[in-house]
Amino acid sequence: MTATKGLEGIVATTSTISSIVDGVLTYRGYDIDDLAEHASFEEVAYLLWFGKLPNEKELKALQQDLSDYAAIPDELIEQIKLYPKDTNTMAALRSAVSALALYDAEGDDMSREANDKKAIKLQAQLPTIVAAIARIRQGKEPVAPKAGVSISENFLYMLRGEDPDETSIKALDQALVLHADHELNASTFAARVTVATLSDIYSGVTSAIGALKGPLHGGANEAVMKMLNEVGSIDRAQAYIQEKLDNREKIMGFGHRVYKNGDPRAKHLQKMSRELGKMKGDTTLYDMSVLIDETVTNQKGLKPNVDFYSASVYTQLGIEQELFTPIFAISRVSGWTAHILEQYEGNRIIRPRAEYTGMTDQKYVPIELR
Ligand SMILES: CC(=O)SCCNC(=O)CCNC(=O)[C@H](O)C(C)(C)COP(=O)(O)OP(=O)(O)OC[C@H]1O[C@@H](n2cnc3c(N)ncnc32)[C@H](O)[C@@H]1OP(=O)(O)O
Ligand SMILES: O=C([O-])CC(=O)C(=O)O
Repeated sequence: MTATKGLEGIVATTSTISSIVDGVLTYRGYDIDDLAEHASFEEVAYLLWFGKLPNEKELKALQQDLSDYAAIPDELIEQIKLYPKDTNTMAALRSAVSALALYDAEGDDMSREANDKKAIKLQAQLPTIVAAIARIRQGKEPVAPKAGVSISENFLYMLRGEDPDETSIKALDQALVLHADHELNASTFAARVTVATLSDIYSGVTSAIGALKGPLHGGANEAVMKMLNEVGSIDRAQAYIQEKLDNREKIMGFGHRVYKNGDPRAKHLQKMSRELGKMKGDTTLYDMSVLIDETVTNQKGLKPNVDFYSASVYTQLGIEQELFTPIFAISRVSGWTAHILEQYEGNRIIRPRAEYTGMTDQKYVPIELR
């Protein structure tokens, strides 16, 4: 038995949800470029869960369900108020989603019908939780969700406490489409491993949030913003990157386990970042990002992944750095739950082997003789 570090290249399951073939990402057979251009996030979530794009009636019904389920229990809001104000927002989200299960009477109902409903509930409630965490951290009262608006609009409304502008809603919606699913990434794998024991959907999503938090995965978008702030000005960018590379440090937002010639999602976020900068009349953040991109590509041959340009997009939307990874979770919960439902359908416990490289032939020595 020989271990493959990081399970690189190991095919661990079959799936009909999303695929990456020759650098092309598809959700249920639809190219991400096509979806990013034309689909709303709600259409994409429906596609991931139910395997087809919704017709008008189906989309309306989903929007109604998402609206109906968006409020979170008062008890949960009271709990969030007790979290330390300076706690990591992903840690807060992980705790809150875990706690959410306590208030769902159908939490352990393993019927397909109940799990479909819980997938939609989780999708509806995550934005409300993230907005509540953000406002409570700022010493403000959470804003209740608004009925009859999209997830993007509702999230920005709950975050800001006022109606958002169309540009922000559209940009966020496209970002959510781009982040919705990604084959067997680490957090989705974590979700599938958890529910393959026939544990519940909340446990699966809680595991996934924990995995997404790390800077080698979803946490990279916050790390990118930290880097952009450290760089500070465009004239420092090249030297900053060079020093990091000389010290063999990783540049956040670059590289990918699967894409070796570039992440197809990055170009959409780059375009969005450029357009938002132009609209604001200040492209400093975008220009700095492009120079870093060119430097890393030239020096290391590494291309930006989905996390790189999303940092400047969210910042230009006025969103604080600590919310970047939670926003990733708001989108990815659609993919996580689709994978959880798929895992339940053809379940077998996921239990690989480890190649043992430790000591052998040890004999027990009584404690007084050690
Ligand atoms: C949504 C997402 O999860 S997208 C990924 C988000 N994560 C990041 O942006 C963090 C930075 N990137 C990385 O850490 C990695 O590229 C990962 C985690 C994405 C992929 O990891 P792996 O497939 O295991 O690649 P691995 O880390 O082995 O890299 C291969 C080589 O490229 C180098 N490398 C990879 N990424 C980077 C980077 N961002 N900066 C500098 N060097 C890098 C490694 O040091 C390694 O070099 P070596 O062979 O000389 O040791
Ligand atoms: O697939 C991966 O390893 C990471 C990634 O890009 C994602 O989850 O979107």
